[in-house]
Amino acid sequence: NAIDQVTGFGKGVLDQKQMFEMTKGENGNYFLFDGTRGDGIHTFHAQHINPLIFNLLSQLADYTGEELTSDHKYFSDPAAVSAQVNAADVYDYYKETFGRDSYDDQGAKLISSVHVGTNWNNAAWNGKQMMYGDGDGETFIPLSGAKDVIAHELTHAVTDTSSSLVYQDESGALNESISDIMGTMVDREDWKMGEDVYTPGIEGDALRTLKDPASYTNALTGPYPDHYSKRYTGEADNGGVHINSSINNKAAYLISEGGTHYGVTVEGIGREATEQIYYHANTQYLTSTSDFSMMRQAAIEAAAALYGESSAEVEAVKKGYDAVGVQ
Ligand SMILES: O=C(O)[C@H](CCc1ccccc1)CC1(C(=O)N[C@@H](Cc2c[nH]c3ccccc23)C(=O)O)CCCC1
Ligand SMILES: [Zn+2]
Repeated sequence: NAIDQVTGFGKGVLDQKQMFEMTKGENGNYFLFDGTRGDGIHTFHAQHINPLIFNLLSQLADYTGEELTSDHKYFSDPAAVSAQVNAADVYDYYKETFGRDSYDDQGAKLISSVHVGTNWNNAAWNGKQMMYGDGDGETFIPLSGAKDVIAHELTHAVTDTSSSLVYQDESGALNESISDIMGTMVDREDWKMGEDVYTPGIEGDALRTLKDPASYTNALTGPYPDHYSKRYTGEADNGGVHINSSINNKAAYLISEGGTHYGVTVEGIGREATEQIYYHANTQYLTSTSDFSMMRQAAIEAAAALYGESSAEVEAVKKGYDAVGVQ
């Protein structure tokens, strides 16, 4: 309850000083439980259990890893501190920007488990909780250190409780893209995904970029596609969900920031209008089997409902999708 809530301290993955809400237990120990947001934000230690096993345990037995406690107000586990702080920040973003109370709009508890696997270079929302790897120190450092990664994962939970876009082919690429878009909206200073935890030895790179997707390459297609005609049509990666997401990512970037792409000029409407359009599209217009063309229509309808049929926002959406070849 409220009286147990105290302020905790610690350093995050990027060695920054952090303060956060936590709980003081009866026995005088402190826990990484924030009872001030929805039904709470709780971070656990996965004890390096293999990701697939951990995933199964989460599904079958609601396993969450071991309680992280400290006998004083300082927590010395950076991955856990970052998971707790970034989850609270993403909770606040959804509440303040869209009035949404946690991912289900019912205040669902946000559970994170850190130290999943051994040097695991990935993270995931497994339908029940967020799982974060520590990375191998070359490709990644602990992934909970990146606010855009937490926002990406939590947006999968928002999508699962709204449009439920099927995680395969075009609907899966939209599911992925909406997570990347919200990730770069929460981590507002750039249009890159994962830059804070990706390749600590290389400056300026990222896992993906929404601004110019084709400037990065991947194993399946070489340059990421920035036009519907360049989409990946193979079987890998659930039909290229982390690849073709770049087509919709580019559209969202153009809608927000403007620009000329393949000869089509878009007048940008800014991040505030763009995040509202995609949130409303995802929660009110998209369905589980929506494809790219239906994404265009949903964004137009969301923009019209929010800003008017003949608004600059509607015009930007039409031009943004024209620019990436989606009608
Ligand atoms: O949420 C997601 O879409 C990704 C979930 C990946 C996953 C799925 C199922 C079981 C385990 C893991 C995780 C992230 C992701 O985009 N992963 C990509 C890219 C990637 C990360 N680490 C990798 C290592 C190897 C290859 C690709 C990757 C992927 O898994 O494809 C999102 C933000 C950062 C990590
Ligand atoms: Zn994802």
